[in-house]
Amino acid sequence: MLLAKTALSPRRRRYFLALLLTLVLLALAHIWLLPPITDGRLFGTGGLAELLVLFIVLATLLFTQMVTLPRHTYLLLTIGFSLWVVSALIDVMDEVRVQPLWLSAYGEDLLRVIGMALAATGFYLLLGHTARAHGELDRLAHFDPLTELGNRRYFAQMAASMAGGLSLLLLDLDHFKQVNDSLGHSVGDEVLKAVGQILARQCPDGHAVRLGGEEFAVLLPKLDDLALRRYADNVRQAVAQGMANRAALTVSIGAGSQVLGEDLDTLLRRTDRALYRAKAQGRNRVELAA
Ligand SMILES: Nc1nc2c(ncn2[C@@H]2O[C@H](COP(=O)(O)OP(=O)(O)OP(=O)(O)O)[C@@H](O)[C@H]2O)c(=O)[nH]1
Repeated sequence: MLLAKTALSPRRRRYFLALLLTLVLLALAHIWLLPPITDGRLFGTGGLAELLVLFIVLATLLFTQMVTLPRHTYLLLTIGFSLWVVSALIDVMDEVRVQPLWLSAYGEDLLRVIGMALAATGFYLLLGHTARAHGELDRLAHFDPLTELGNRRYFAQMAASMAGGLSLLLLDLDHFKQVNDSLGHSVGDEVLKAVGQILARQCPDGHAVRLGGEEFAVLLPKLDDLALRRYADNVRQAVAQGMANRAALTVSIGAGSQVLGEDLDTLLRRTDRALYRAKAQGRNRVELAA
């Protein structure tokens, strides 16, 4: 996971300052040890472009120090940009001092090529981490971690994407509080997971989601009342049979189909009233939305 940090850690600050000191010493060594170029070109177009490259690479290195990255990515980027920044400084000094050929022609190029290759590899790894972090955030935003079914947001997205009308089952486990109270919360969690698996298995043609707590829903392509009642009753029986040996749990279901021009909220309200009737009339039953 990538995390933005607000400040440099002391260790990274020390590293960055040490690098700056190295750059200053390198520049001073040029000034002390090497003869000047009589027609210095530092402030020509080429020299200014090289100065700009130096500052851009230095700034990129600084930004790299300000975020939390996986260790290998951090090391590749830091070493890569550090070599690159040293080569950029040598390139700048080349405009004002006569450098030996091994430095101006070979040393500088070698440092830059190795630095760029390491930084590019680090950047490639960074793209992979970012894509994975994005996928993980997307999963957390749309799926319930306990049952691994979709959540409310996923439910709304799926409903919006289903053209041609839809049918809806709203399911609420019966007396689930007693499961928690008598067998414990962790058994309650296992029961919710098991119900999630039954729904996913039982409704391959629909989208089963956990709306929250012990409430589930299934979105289906639109069915007529007879088919919808049969479908919902099969789901109810599958839960009752699947849970017969575990907490003897049953489920009450409200089922409804969109009428022409009806929005999702209205269908939800109608179906929720049907679920309420199923509860009021004794639970472990299906009621169709009026
Ligand atoms: N184990 C577990 N329990 C949960 C979770 N979310 C909600 N609950 C429990 O679900 C129970 C819901 O209880 P109620 O709303 O009274 O419903 P009920 O006991 O199923 O009764 P009826 O719906 O009237 O049949 C509460 O005890 C909540 O603590 C969860 O993620 N895990």
